[in-house]
Formats: sequence, C-alpha cells, structure tokens
Amino acid sequence: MSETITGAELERAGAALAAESARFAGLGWMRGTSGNLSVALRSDPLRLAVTASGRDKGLLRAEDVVVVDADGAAVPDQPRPDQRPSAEAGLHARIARVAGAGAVVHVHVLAPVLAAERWPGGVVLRDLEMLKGLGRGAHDDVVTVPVVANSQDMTWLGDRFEDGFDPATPALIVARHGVYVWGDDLEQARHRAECLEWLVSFTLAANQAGHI
Ligand SMILES: CSCCC(=O)C(=O)COP(=O)(O)O
Ligand SMILES: [Zn+2]
Repeated sequence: MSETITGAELERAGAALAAESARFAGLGWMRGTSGNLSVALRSDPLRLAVTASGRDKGLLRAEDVVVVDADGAAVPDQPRPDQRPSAEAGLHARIARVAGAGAVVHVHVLAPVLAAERWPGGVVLRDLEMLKGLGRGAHDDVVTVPVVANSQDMTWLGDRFEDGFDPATPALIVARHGVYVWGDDLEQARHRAECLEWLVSFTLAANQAGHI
C-alpha cells in the first residue's frame, strides 16, 4: 500500500470515527468533549487517523480528523491544519505500536473508573460469559485489567501501559479518567468496550452486594 494517505482515504476513516463517536456519545460514554478514537492507516511507518481535540464527539464530521505518527504527533500537510490531534494521541499511538491494534477507543465510562478506585492494582474479572467478548474463556481465564494512574504526560502513561501489557487483555483503565480498549478494527474495539463495561459493572455491583 502506498505511503501517501489520500484525501478520500482520510475522509473514509474520519467518517468511521465520527460514526463510532456518535454511538459512544449516545451511550453517555463521551460526555462534554471527553473521549477520543483512532484507527490505523499505515503500519510502517505507523500512521493513525485520530479524532480532533476538544470537539463534542457526538457531533463530529468526517473532516474532524488528524493524521498522527508513531509518537502521536500530527504529520505535515494535513487537509485541516487548524485542527489539533487528540491530547491523548500519544497513548493511542503507543497502544497501536505495542499491541498491534488496528483501532483504539478511549471513553469516559464510569464503571471502570469506579472499579479502579476499589482495585487500584488491577480489576479482576472471572467466571463470566461476557469474557468471551474480550477473546477470553468464560470459565478458564482470570482476566486482570491493568490500572494506571492518570497523567497529562502521554510518554509516562505509555510507559506504564507497556509495564503492565498483556497481549491477551485488550484494555487499560486510567484511574480517575477513563478506559482504553483496542481491537483489529473499530467494530471489534467497540464490541470489546461494550463487553468490558458490562463485565466491570457486574463485578463492582456483585462486590458491593457481598457476592464476590
Ligand atoms: C473533558 S475531557 C478532558 C480531556 C480528555 O480526557 C479527553 O478524553 C478528550 O480529549 P481530546 O483532546 O481528545 O478532546
Ligand atoms: Zn480522556
């Protein structure tokens, strides 16, 4: 595939990011201007299409997208040079690089952030059918979703992500902030995010009720 990213290709990626963002916003997982999404356009050198910073993610248009490099920095000659990439593009790029993800979604959904308060060393999920939605066994796997402290420094956050990275667990909770979930493409990343939210909500509620 050519190294050059065409305008049409970027518009397609932007339209897909806008559609997914609207869907997450409809779930209440991108309140205010929170959350950001990315999709890989090239692997070598890495290029991601990432949502523009500071926008209402429920109202994105196909052009509200920025191409970033392996460090999450905007590459030259953007169609919309007035737009900044997501402030968290650096972590998207690190996840894409380390996990080989084709798409990364970051949402400010409550349950994982609450769970990180309860279990700051990692949120353990076990014996639940929905684990299959993360590509894991329903009964045989004990899945620990890593928790890292929040930071505005994406390099530091990326280092903490790499420290706890398990290729079999496609999610990372950032305490007092939100969750990152990834997959081969946007649809898989969304399915995983939805399953993770269910799993964590169940685990928190069951723990509060004294069942686990
Ligand atoms: C009120 S949201 C604060 C920033 C944030 O955490 C986020 O997810 C959105 O940042 P972006 O730069 O992608 O708009
Ligand atoms: Zn965020």
